Amino acid sequence: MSRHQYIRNLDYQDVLDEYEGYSDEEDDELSPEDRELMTQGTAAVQAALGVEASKVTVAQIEEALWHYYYDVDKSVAYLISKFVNPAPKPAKTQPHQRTGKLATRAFSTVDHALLLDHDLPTDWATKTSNLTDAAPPATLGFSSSVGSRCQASSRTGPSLAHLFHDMPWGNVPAHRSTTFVPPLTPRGGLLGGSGTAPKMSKLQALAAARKKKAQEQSAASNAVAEAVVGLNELSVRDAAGGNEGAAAANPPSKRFKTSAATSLGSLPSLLASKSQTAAARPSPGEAPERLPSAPPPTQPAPSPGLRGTPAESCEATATADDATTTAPSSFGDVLSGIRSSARPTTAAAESKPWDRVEIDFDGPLYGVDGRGKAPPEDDRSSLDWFEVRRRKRGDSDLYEDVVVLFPNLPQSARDAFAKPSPDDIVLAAQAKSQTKAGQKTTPASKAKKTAPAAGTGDAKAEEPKAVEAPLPKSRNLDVLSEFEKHKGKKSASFVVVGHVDAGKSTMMGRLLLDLSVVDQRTVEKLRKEAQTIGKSSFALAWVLDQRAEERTRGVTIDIATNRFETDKTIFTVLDAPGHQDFIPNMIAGASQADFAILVIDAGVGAFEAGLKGQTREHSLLIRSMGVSRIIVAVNKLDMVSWSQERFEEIKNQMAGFLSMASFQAKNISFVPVSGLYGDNLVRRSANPAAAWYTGPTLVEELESSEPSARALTNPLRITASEVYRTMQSPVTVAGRVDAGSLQVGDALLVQPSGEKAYVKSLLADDAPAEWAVAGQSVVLHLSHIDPIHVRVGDIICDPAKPVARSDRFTMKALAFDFLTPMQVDVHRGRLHAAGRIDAIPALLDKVTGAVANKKPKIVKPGTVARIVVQLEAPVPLEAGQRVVLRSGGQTVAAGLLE
Ligand SMILES: Nc1nc2c(ncn2[C@@H]2O[C@H](COP(=O)(O)OP(=O)(O)OP(=O)(O)O)[C@@H](O)[C@H]2O)c(=O)[nH]1
Repeated sequence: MSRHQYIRNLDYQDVLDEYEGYSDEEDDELSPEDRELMTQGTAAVQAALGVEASKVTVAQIEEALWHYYYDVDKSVAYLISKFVNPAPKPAKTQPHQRTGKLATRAFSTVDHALLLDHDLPTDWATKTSNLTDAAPPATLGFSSSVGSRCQASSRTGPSLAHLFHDMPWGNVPAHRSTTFVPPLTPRGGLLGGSGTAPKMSKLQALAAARKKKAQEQSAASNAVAEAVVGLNELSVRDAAGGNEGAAAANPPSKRFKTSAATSLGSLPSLLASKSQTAAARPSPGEAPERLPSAPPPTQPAPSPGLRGTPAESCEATATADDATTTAPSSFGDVLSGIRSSARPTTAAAESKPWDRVEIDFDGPLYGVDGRGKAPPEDDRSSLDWFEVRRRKRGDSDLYEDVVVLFPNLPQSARDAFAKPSPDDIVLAAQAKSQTKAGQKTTPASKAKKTAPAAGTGDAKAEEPKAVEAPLPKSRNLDVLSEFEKHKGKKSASFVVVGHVDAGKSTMMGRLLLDLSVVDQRTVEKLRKEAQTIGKSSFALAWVLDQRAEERTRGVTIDIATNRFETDKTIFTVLDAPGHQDFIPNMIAGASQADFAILVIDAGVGAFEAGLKGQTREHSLLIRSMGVSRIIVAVNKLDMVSWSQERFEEIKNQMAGFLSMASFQAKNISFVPVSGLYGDNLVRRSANPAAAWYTGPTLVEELESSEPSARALTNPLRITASEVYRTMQSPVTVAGRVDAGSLQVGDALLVQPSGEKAYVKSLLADDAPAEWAVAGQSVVLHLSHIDPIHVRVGDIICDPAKPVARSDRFTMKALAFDFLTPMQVDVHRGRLHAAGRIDAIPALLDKVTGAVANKKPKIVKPGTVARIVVQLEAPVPLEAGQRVVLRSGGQTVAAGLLE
């Protein structure tokens, strides 16, 4: 048993009493619970394989079970396809279709086998095998592992399209678009672990590898300019078409590091710098005479160049006339703005003129004009039009930035964008008349005059500069009195927590079905889809688990938000992941919740395992984060024949544990349920075996729960939980109003960027509204701010009373583990920041808070201490906020900022 597991399994009282007897074994990577599941799973897989079991080793079985979270069916299917009856490999054909295995670092071994075990062209395989430091194939420009797989499959036999069935690609005709999408990565960073981590689970290792890759890409972003400079090298094929030697002579490694976007310069400026650099240093592939921003009149029109498929674009070859110099690819042309007039095109190219190219970046694009403004005048010659679009990735909650380039835009289109739009004209006229009348001063304009306010220090609160559109109009409402008058339903949000596979998502899916938030047809459709991958029992869970990764793996990875109404209340459901690797996402959900449903699997052994695992950790975490009301749903009672005895046993043990975790008895309720069948969720169970329970249903318990007191009169605070682009605004922010109120037209300050924005329109609890107050979930359509200044985890606040940024704070922390000066990750909602415990000024009395011991060297689990945390960068933090500290993928402390 590892040191951390040992600690987590102890009672705090015992820890205090028996600290001396602490042992430090580290030999077994698996917890006893995992070991038992592994042993049972291995036996089940061997039984299922029968005589074929001899073809696979125990290690291979365990690897598969680990990957599939002990799902025997999936493991068997994988082992059969991989080891028992492996699919034959297609024969090699043409030189450019030589085969090789795509071995992308970001995927686990099993992922490779499952997803990538197709023969791929060698140029792809070799060039993608080291994605972190390799460039894309010369003719394909940007890429990513998923994109690689997708594109590669189009050139070889096996189709991988099914892997992307839930991803809309923007309706770009296949022959016209080149879209490269990075692999799905869970939002918000999965792991803590800035310290010297103990052994990591394989899932943690996978996530860490992804994180590392992103960091490497980020570090490489400085190479963007260089990459752009080298764009001409993107196509180095000579007149013979596809000169592999030339490609090899120009290894693409330095040309491919543009996907990390943290310091990507503005595209126009990059292009400009590209032109300058190129002019100063012509390469064999870019003759200086091609550099002028517009082609000489004698030259023919620009080549249609890059066309639909990568294969086609690969064939944008130079003629013999051009053989002495290596022509840039069309892709290079687009980015560099070089009109390679000397380069003729193929017939196919002419028959398929392209009108746009999409480039996906692995993260937000900094410095690129997100509003799709035309580049400055001096750049227009090199690039007619580009636009950055943020779009939802498939059914997931992920968003991606796409740069869409529109070269050769017709003059009419250019003219259209050169003038103010009809909307702009109307809005400008309105603003003008308003100013002339001098009658109204919007709160926005008031705030403009007052910012920056006292205490901001670092808050810039500058005048909006990117767009000169008029400020949104405000009705100058007294929001609090509007709220008083408003006789609407109260809003409340609750988080659903519990050990992995306790049945949280299934229960919420069933609840939404029984409340008619989702219809039966949808569930039937999900059931059929789930059946196809042998997971029909997860159909209800799929109502909430919408990401492909969640569905194939059968685990929730990120918070799923949903909404339903009862007669009195509008509820926001936050379905949290149960697996320990995704605790940071669970923290993000819990930070938005008024109360919690703790789901417990009543199955034999399952409850006991959960009590040592996330039943325990989640309970402690939600309490430390300020949630005081908890409804314990004792689930899967159908599996124990609705045994009242089992229910009482669980109830007694949990009541004791929860009161030890500082939940008051009056705030704890227990409901026996079957999430799968809907017993006692919305309707009382009709099962005669369940007749012994006559108490409230789960929904009745929810309705009788009072949301936590709203800080209506406090300064405005909204934590951004999602940032994306919509028709209404390129900067749309979803989040919860933690404190205060706001209305349309208000000026807001975004921290830590310190940039100002205005509320163009808003949704409160999913309905269009003029105002919103603390406790409501909002979607804000912002204006006068660039998307680069708003990120998930940011705090949106009142410019007059802003939250300050700080890189150091003192907190009163309940230790979950031993604390010493050590590296920690700080989690507050969606905000994750790296830091270290810098000092431990005092141990505190748990009840009175008085100093019990000054400057302790170590803080034991279960004790309360005052600690000082130094962060690597300033983040918006203030007294009264609750934060969680994690280290090495484990929660080590949680508490309140002083
Ligand atoms: N028999 C029975 N099975 C259930 C019940 N609730 C859930 N299950 C099954 O338990 C398994 C796990 O359910 P999920 O809803 O995915 O569990 P979860 O807690 O959301 O899982 P994570 O979010 O990944 O931690 C699925 O196979 C469900 O069909 C129940 O009330 N009775």
